[in-house]
Amino acid sequence: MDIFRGLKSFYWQDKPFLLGSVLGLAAATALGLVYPLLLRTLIDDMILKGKYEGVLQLALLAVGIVIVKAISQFVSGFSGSRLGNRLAYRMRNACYAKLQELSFSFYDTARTGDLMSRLTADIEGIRQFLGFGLAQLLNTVFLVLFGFGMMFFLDWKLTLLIVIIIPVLCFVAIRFEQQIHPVFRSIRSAVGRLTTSVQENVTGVRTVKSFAREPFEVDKFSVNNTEYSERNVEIAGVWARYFPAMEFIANFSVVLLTVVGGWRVIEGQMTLGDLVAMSSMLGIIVAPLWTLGFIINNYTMSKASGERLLELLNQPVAVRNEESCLILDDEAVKGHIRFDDVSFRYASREDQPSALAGFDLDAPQGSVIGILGGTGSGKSTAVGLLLRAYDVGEGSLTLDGVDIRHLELQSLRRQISIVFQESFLFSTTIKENISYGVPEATMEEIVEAAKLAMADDFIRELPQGYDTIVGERGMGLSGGQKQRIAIARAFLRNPKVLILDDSTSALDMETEQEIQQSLRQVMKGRTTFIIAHRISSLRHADEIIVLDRGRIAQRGKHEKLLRQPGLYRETYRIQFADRPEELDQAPLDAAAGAERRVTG
Ligand SMILES: Nc1ncnc2c1ncn2[C@@H]1O[C@H](COP(=O)(O)OP(=O)(O)OP(=O)(O)O)[C@@H](O)[C@H]1O
Repeated sequence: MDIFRGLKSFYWQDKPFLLGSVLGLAAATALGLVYPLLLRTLIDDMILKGKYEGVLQLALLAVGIVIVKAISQFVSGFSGSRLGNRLAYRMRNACYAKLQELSFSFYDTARTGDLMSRLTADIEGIRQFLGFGLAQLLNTVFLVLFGFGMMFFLDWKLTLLIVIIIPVLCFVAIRFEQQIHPVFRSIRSAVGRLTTSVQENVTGVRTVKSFAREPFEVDKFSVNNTEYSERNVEIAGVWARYFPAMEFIANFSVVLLTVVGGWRVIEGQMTLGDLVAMSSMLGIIVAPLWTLGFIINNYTMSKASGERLLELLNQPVAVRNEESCLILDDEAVKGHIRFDDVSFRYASREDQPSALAGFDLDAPQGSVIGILGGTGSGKSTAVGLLLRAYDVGEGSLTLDGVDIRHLELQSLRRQISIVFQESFLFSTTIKENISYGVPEATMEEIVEAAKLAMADDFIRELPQGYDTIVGERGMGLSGGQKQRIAIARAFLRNPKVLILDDSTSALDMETEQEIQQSLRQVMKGRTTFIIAHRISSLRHADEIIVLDRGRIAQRGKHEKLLRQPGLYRETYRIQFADRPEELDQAPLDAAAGAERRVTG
């Protein structure tokens, strides 16, 4: 029940519906139990005595009961479905909001398919139980209490004999629950894995096909599918044992009633009407007892679902706002960034060397910082820290002199636009993709941003121009076209700090140079970080940082770095093999060379 206590905030505010669903069903059940009493009156007081004048009133009473019972059932059904839908609506919103709140570190290990199944199948499980199953469960309890209470009133000795089956039935049902619960948990996880493999396969379909790995993917899916199917067979086995056991015990009580009751009628210890009434009551009680398994099944499933939902909802958020965080005034922000002896290690790589160590950088307002380095040298990590994708491990990172951990996350991220290595596009129009960060932007502003990102020409050539809907993640566009749309999206935001994380890699040199020109125009007085593998992308930077395995190996302007032996000069030599003149004009700075040794 802890699980349902944990989920209380989602359904407790709908107490009236919860009550309506439970009490409506209880009223309908109680009214159902009146029939056997009417039958008893009909037999004992009318038929056996030959007095038929009250039959009409009895029939009218029965009709009245039918009507009230129908109304009670309607109230129960209506309230149950309202409760279920409202609570599922709230849970979906809460889970989605939680997914927005969770930090980058959560997504480093999260599996999309698993999250999808939590937001769909698991919420559905809870909706089914709290909307319908709970009322059914309580109804069964009421039925047993009221029903046996009435039977007790008719013939307490016979009732005591029959009531013995209840603990036996409960024992079987509880055993069933214990067996079925772990299987249900594994079924839910198997569904998550199945969804994940479908989702990954669709996302990576190009890789799969180009490597001709379809058979491998089919096998991989089969393994998950087999597991899912085996778990279902396991469940079917539990069911198959449960039903006959329940049926045997329940029918045994009917046999007992018929034999002992019949004997008591013959002996004159009870009337025929009492026996008929008790027999029909037992039928009413036993019917839902058979379905106790379904109800428990429903309960168990929703308990497993509830556990998975609570696990998501209670996920700790790694990066969050401090209690008294500072909300930035957008107009007043200058964009002066400082890294002071910053070190950082990913939580999932505790045993590995730091991704960034002793990183110092002063980027005054309006400066352009270039970051160069081999793959995995920590470039994206450095700018990720600036976004507070992760909090720095040691040292500090400030914006306009304030440690970014003291700033409200939203207002910090509002000042920064980043174009990631992989340009993600939403499956909507190009126009909406560009204006994602500024939904209120006018068409003129959108076109202006696209022009600056050298995207306007190709967009106009598309059949629907800016209204062209791009496929999922930008399918249907070339890598360079996607990058230009992502750059336009960042430009439109007019940020105080712009980060281009290797985001011009798919562009030809000429287009890149044109975008660099736009950059100078857009980012006048604003701070820009350019991460690139190409020297041509960052040669005009005010300071270039050369990273090597998380540490700063070299720093300075292009001309200075060219004169130093090291990674930068080496990279230049490889990239401009056809233009060695500049290297010749930049003789080695012997002192600097002696000071700095680049390791790789
Ligand atoms: N989310 C993550 N979780 C764990 N380790 C990570 C994560 N992201 C990066 N790393 C590791 O941190 C180190 C630095 O990675 P980073 O992405 O900053 O390199 P990079 O210089 O941007 O590389 P590239 O040029 O290939 O993009 C690498 O060893 C990488 O494997």
